[in-house]
Formats: sequence, C-alpha cells, structure tokens
Amino acid sequence: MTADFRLDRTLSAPQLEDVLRQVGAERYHIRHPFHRLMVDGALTRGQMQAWALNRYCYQATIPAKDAIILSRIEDRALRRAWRERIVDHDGDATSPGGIERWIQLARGLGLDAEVVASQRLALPATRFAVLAYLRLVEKRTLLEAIASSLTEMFSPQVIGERVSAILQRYPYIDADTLGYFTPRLTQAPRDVDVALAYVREHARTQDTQQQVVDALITKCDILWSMLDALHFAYVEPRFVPPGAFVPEDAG
Ligand SMILES: O=C(O)c1cc(C(=O)O)c2c(n1)C(=O)C(=O)c1cc(C(=O)O)[nH]c1-2
Repeated sequence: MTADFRLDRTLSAPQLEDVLRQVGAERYHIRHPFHRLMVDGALTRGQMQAWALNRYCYQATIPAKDAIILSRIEDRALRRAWRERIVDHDGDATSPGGIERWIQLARGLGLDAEVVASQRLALPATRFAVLAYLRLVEKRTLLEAIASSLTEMFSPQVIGERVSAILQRYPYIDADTLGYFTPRLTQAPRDVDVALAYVREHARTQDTQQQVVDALITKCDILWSMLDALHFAYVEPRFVPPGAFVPEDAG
C-alpha cells in the first residue's frame, strides 16, 4: 500500500481492518486544529456555540442518511439492525433520541433551540458537507455507503477526549448538557460491529477493498471540512460568511 492508501493487492479481513484504522489515525477529525483548541480549553463560548449550531446539521441528517441506506438493504436481519440507528437519533416512546439531546446541548450553551433546529445560520460549507454524505450513500454502492459509517470506529476516542476536556476546562458546561455523548459510547461500537461484519463479508477483492478504504477517506474528509469551515469563520481569519451565525463574543 502507498502513502495515499492505494492498495496493491487483495488483503485479508484483519489486514483490511488495519488499513481502515490507519486511515482513521491519519485523517479523522480528532487531529483537526479546531478539535485540538476545544480540548485545550482554548475556545470561547461563542466558538463553542458555533460548533454546536453547525454540528446540529450533521446530527439532523444522520437519520435521513440511514433511511437511505435502510431502503437499499435487502437482507431483513441487516435491515433490522440498521433500523436501530434511526431510533437512536429520532427517539421512540421511551427515549427522546440524539437529535433532541443535541438540542439540549445547544440550549445548554445558550443558543435558541428554534434557531438551531431551523439550520438557517449554519455555514455554507456545513450544508455542503452534510449533503455530500447524503449523496455518497445514495449514489455509491451499498458497500461504500455502509463503509462510510466506519468513522464511528474512532468516535468513542474523540468523544471521550472531548467530554472530559470540556468538563474540566469549560466551567459553564455541565455533564447534563453533554448528555448526548453518553449513549454514543455504547451505540457506536454496536453500529461498528454491524458495519464491519458487512464490509468483511462483501469486500473480498482488491477493487471492493479499495472502494471501502476510499469511502472511509471521503467520510473523514466530510468531517474534516466541517471543522475547517468552523476554523476559518470563527478562529482564523474569523471571516463569517454572510448570513451565518455571529457569536455575541465575536470581537
Ligand atoms: O462526536 C463525534 O466526533 C462523532 C463522530 C461521528 C463520526 O465519526 O462519523 C459520529 C458521531 N459523533 C455521532 O454522534 C453519530 O451519531 C454518528 C453517526 C455516524 C454515521 O456516520 O452514521 N457518525 C457519527
């Protein structure tokens, strides 16, 4: 394999998984400067608000993304497993679900829930990134659509780092506000088990393995570009696009 993740042969399932983990190690948004500033305690309240408001667009799109994938699955057992993801985010009679918890997070940061839910103050690049995720799962093969969710292999690490740093370094944010992240720590590994099993079963040639690796890279790019946009608008050079959220503490 070359440095840009071009495979030169067919891999065994464990070898493929190693390559996927290497993609994460190099390209997951845990390495992004905006995330590093957040865990260093260096973001202002306004910058944290901008992050929550924009990230809402991603959260709100996840169930639509999973509904597209669900509609493409022919295997009933896999459909049943995948359906859990939609319930996790939309909720059911027993749980409010992740989208509601994200609204709670945004409210805890001092944002207006209606404004956040309307998505009208989101950055243009956030919208484009989220749309790119929807298009990927619609237009590419089911294997690539499923593989693109595998960034979740790395999310418990980024979430763990984020939550403990926020509780330590941002005194105005409490554990209740961050309640969104607690269920994710068990939901993500369960989701990954399902997605990885599918990938193992269906990516047995060099070509399909390359597709899986590329889908994961594209998904890392989607997450990365959302933080790029936040960084450009709210950290450096602080150029907020017309019509996007302007924090009260923007100096
Ligand atoms: O907090 C994070 O950094 C983070 C990352 C990711 C991810 O890596 O895609 C997800 C989530 N959170 C998350 O909460 C979530 O529900 C989720 C669903 C998916 C997906 O691709 O289906 N990724 C993620």
